[in-house]
Amino acid sequence: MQYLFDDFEDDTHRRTGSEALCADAVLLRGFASAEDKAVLDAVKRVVADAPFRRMTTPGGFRMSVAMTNCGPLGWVTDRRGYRYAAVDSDSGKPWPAMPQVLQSLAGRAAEAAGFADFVPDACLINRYEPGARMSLHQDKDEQDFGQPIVSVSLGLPAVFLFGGLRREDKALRVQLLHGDVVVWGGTARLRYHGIAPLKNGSHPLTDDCRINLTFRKAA
Ligand SMILES: O=C(O)CCC(=O)C(=O)O
Ligand SMILES: [Fe+2]
Repeated sequence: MQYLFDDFEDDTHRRTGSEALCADAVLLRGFASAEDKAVLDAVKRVVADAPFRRMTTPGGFRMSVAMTNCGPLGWVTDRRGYRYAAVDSDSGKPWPAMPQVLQSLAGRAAEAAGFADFVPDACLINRYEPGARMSLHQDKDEQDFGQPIVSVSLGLPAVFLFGGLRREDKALRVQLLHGDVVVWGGTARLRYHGIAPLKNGSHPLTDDCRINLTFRKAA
């Protein structure tokens, strides 16, 4: 894996370039910046058909992150467990199709990170308001761990926790900014990760929230 610190002189200049977080995990700084408005417009269209909702964990807790999905499969959680479903139980309809601009962004990011031919069938859209968080977890509801995860950050910054293969492994804390994309696969595919509680703020394109798109090949 290459280390390309193009504009990575200090914290205020890290707009582009890529950083290896560990073997098989790459942070692509600003990879989605040039298409941010098109991506957020696509998210708006999805949300018009499948509004954000706060789901319940199998243990009965309401998640602080509001979620929706697009693509053939959507990640869901309720008292019955975590799983992928083709139908949005709120509407009784299939999830909205994955907009081409999203599918294309995910494929190009995966390629840039060294994972060729990534064709996601699920895009989970997470909306974090200040205080919302996602505790350390593994993405393991997919059938083939040979396929990477592509995670796009838009709007307010967040601290990404990137741990090891065991929950107790120490986690890196990485600041994710608008336009950043993280890709992990291969030997990193089952690393624990999460998001620290979002800080207050305001962003010109997303107001007071952070939008994350997590692309996966689920089936
Ligand atoms: O919001 C993020 O950056 C991470 C989201 C995530 O890990 C997930 O949805 O499984
Ligand atoms: Fe995750």
